Amino acid sequence: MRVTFFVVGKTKSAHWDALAHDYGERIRRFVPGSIQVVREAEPALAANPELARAREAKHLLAALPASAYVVLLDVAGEVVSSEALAEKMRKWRDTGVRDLCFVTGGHWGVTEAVRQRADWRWSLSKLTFTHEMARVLAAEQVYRALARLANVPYAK
Ligand SMILES: C[S@@+](CC[C@H](N)C(=O)[O-])C[C@H]1O[C@@H](n2cnc3c(N)ncnc32)[C@H](O)[C@@H]1O
Repeated sequence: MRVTFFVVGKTKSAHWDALAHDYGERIRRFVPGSIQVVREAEPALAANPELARAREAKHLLAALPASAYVVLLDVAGEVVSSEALAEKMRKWRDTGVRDLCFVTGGHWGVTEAVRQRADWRWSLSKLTFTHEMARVLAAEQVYRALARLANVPYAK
């Protein structure tokens, strides 16, 4: 099972970028994994978040492989424990999911069309994080789940 994180725009903070890459490396100890950056809306669209979201959604939807199982990071999604996430990943792996894609929205979030494309909507908490933080938190939890499934201790 390949794991890909789809994100909107490059991570601008060097700290969050370093963490995202660290967890990416750790994830690759267990499965092939990568980060796919899709184009973020031009700064000129900041005054029109709806249009900005729509632009970014177009890029996201075009980038997602047709056969991928899509997990959307969404505040309004389902909150689960780390153990329950690991069980979900076990089920996806054992039922033949080949392309597992985690999608984090951009600064303005995502459109309804992106929500519709998701097979599961995952909420990290009822709190809203920046997209740069949400990417890292999701990657850490995915790494934690993979370590659990491989029955190896969580490497600090
Ligand atoms: C700043 S948030 C977008 C906020 C936007 N106003 C909204 O309502 O979606 C950017 C992205 O980070 C992710 N995100 C932020 N907090 C999250 C949470 N608690 N659970 C899951 N994803 C979260 C989502 O993918 C979201 O699209």
